[in-house]
Amino acid sequence: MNRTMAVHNGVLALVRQLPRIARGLTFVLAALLVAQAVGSALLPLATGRLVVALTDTPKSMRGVVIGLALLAAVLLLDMVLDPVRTMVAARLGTALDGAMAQRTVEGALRPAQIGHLDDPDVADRIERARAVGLGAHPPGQAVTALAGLVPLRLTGLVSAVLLGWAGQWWMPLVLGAAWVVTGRWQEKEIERSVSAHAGETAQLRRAAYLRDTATTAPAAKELRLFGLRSWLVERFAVAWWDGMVQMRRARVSPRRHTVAIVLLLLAHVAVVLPLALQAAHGSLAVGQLAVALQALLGLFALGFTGDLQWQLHTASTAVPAALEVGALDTAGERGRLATVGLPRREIRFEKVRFAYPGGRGPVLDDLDLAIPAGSSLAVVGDNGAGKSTLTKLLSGLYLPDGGRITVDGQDLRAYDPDGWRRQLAVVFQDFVRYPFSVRDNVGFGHIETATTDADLAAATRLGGFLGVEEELPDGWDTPLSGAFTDGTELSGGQWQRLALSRALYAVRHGARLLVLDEPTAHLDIEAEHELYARFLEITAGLTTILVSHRFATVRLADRIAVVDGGRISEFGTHDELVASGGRYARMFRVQSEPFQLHGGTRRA
Ligand SMILES: Nc1ncnc2c1ncn2[C@@H]1O[C@H](COP(=O)(O)OP(=O)(O)OP(=O)(O)O)[C@@H](O)[C@H]1O
Repeated sequence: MNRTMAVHNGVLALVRQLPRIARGLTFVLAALLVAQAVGSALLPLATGRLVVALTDTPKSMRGVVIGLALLAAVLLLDMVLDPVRTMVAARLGTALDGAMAQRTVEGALRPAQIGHLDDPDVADRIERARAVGLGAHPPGQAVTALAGLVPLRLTGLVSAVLLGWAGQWWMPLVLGAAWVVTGRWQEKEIERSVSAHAGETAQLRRAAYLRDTATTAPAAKELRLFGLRSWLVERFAVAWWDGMVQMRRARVSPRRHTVAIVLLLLAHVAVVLPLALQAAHGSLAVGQLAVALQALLGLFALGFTGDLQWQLHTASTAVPAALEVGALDTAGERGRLATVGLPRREIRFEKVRFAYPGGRGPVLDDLDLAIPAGSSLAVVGDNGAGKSTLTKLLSGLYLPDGGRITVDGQDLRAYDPDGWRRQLAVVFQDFVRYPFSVRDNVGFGHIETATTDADLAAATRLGGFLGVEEELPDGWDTPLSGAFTDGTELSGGQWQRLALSRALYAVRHGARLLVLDEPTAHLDIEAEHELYARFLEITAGLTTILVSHRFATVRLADRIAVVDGGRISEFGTHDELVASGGRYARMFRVQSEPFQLHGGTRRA
């Protein structure tokens, strides 16, 4: 799609969306715009009428009064309509902002998988649709600009007609053409600039990321401790200016500006001179001259209308982007089979192959693995071996590129993904710390059920969080973020217990497959020990997959799988794997060795 089309698509998409989003308001706005155009048509006529009345001999008082009354009425109409139009446009703009934001959120969340979020094209579109970052032009601004532009353009058209009527028929053609041509040149500049802006989203995204890193809490500690402040400010400035330079390059050359001014000047001379001559010779009445001169001023509105045009084109680019994001994956991979009670027999990975979109080759390659329902499996392996990837595939967040995952003999793709996720209770390695209440943080495990304190207590007891809420200012309802009044921050270990409680809350409400990715990474020795003690209680009746580097945790599982080279290289119980003397046995030995003191010194 070429640049002009892309920019105009934004405006067209905007105009099409408005009646769909708020039919009544759009109608009111359109009516106001027409009323203002009528007002602008009447203004030169009223002026002409007044001038005629004033210059008539003998002077007609009645004519003067009518002319003045007409003029006052037109000006009053404009004074009343203008703020109303601004208010209606702002309301409509807010409605559009809300609708586009909702489309974006729905679209980004709709795909059953998450691979689209790794796609730079989609990321760019989402960024444009969000209309945040450093450009900050929400689509609502385009409505305000449109509401300012339409009356101007209509005024220009009406003025052209009036000039033809009061002066000569060819006059509006000459002046109109000059304004339209020079306005078009300016518009092209805007289009180039807007498209440079859109093309720069990667650069601006980087600048926005750097700004957010500097101004939000998560990185605040490291930025100071590592002395990264100047580095960050410098990087931000570079990214920001790189983006801006691209946009400035899009500006039209000064030569073209000069040509435009000369062209306009010539056109005005070509029109004003004959008007002046006609008036001097008496072939143009003074009233007509007044109308013609005012119409001449009104014709300016056909040309470049500055900020309004810029704002319209810039802000409207978010609309098609939001619609595209909103339409993501409507026909995506969604099975229909029911999932209640799964897995009953077995989960199986059959020759599963998977590479991340844009990643460097396969992470899993012909991986085979069988997990009997009701058993626990620990997955171990080096950093980056693919353990978390395995859990993401099992959760259906990515689909295998080759092979398949089956649940009770059926391909996972055949099951309803939302239903399958209700069977899952997962604690990811990078679990989310929701800045909401404790109640919400646990209740998100099964959002469909209203939380009761007893239910929360049962899940948090198993998760090791129960008791922490008693110390919080508002108990279960305390917001977990220092950024809120009466909010508080938890420690890393407390957050991990809360994440585990969330998963166990899901289990209380029917989840049958528990996936724990490094569930003890943040826990103190005692908390970890308590978790081991509860492991059987926690996993009773469930199929459990446990990813961990901690062998004290790993050995609690019924079976252990070692991931290496994209496959399962060893499989068995802890005792079997230690006895086989393979990779697992070596890893286990390395982890236990530092603690085996010999003669008061550690073994090398
Ligand atoms: N979203 C992603 N896009 C591209 N590559 C990814 C993505 N997530 C992970 N990877 C890559 O996939 C490989 C496996 O990652 P994975 O997180 O599954 O490893 P892991 O075994 O869980 O590691 P660790 O023990 O460090 O947690 C790594 O090389 C990683 O760089």
